Amino acid sequence: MPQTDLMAHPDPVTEPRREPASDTVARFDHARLGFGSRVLWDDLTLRISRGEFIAVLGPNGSGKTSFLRCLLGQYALDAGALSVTDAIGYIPQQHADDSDPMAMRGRDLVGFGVDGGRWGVGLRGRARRRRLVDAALAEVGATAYAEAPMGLLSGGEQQRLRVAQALTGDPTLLLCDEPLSSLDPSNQQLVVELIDERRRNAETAVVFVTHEINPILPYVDRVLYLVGGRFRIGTPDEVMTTETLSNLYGSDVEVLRVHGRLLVIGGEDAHHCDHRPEPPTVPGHDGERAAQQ
Ligand SMILES: Nc1ncnc2c1ncn2[C@@H]1O[C@H](COP(=O)(O)OP(=O)(O)OP(=O)(O)O)[C@@H](O)[C@H]1O
Repeated sequence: MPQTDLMAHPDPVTEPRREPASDTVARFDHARLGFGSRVLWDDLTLRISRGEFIAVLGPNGSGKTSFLRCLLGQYALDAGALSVTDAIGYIPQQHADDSDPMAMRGRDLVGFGVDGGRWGVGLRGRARRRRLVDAALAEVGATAYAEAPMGLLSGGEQQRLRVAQALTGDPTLLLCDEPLSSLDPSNQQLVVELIDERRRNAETAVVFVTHEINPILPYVDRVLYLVGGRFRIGTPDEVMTTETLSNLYGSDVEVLRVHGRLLVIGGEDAHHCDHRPEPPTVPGHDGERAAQQ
């Protein structure tokens, strides 16, 4: 869903407070979120600064997308506070939709980032839309295939356009929900470099949900690792260790570094580059945490 839509229909209950202009683009204070008796995280305190690259990791169902939804104002915290900039760009999880991929051109998709696909924006609105779309297309190097139907573009080209869509609002915070899934390694690399370029050029903070840390490892400042109601926050060197992950999962997890890549053996599912087939039991939540900031 385009970011403009999310902001245009705020739920008065769930809308987070807006962060005043500063180096901080989002701040969670002693935050808790859960559904029914299930706690996704509790007592989460985290400040996200401009230009920071934060990876959100964890097994299926641990709350990664819910974390983004809180930042988008779609989910209200159960306790604690959240303040966040209103200049948010959002690359949603890729899934099939009802639109005809041969009828929608690349520039149409990017344009949804500007106006959510509203009709009747008027001549001046159309000129502004075209300007913003052209700038976003140029920023991601997608101008050459902007007129082509989405259905004729490769996965990497389509993902480039989704990044462009998220950039049309000139965000200070870019939320990415598994933008590398279904891309081959070279296209993964291209998309990550694109996002990192935006971060360096505009100091846009990046919150990047992923099952696979290796493609983004060189860029990540901090990791938020969610497991079964517990979490760790810290640099990759602090969080991605045998000791920390074993502690977090409550079972044996081994982290190896092989040629600059992380190999995680154990853990609940394959959210890294490799794992052993038999998953250990994930304990219930107990609010344990460390290296909080
Ligand atoms: N609106 C909701 N109402 C009830 N339960 C919800 C809601 N949103 C999420 N959940 C539950 O919260 C848990 C976390 O979901 P979430 O989608 O955030 O996990 P995730 O880590 O992103 O998972 P995945 O890796 O599979 O995408 C899941 O068990 C999910 O069913």
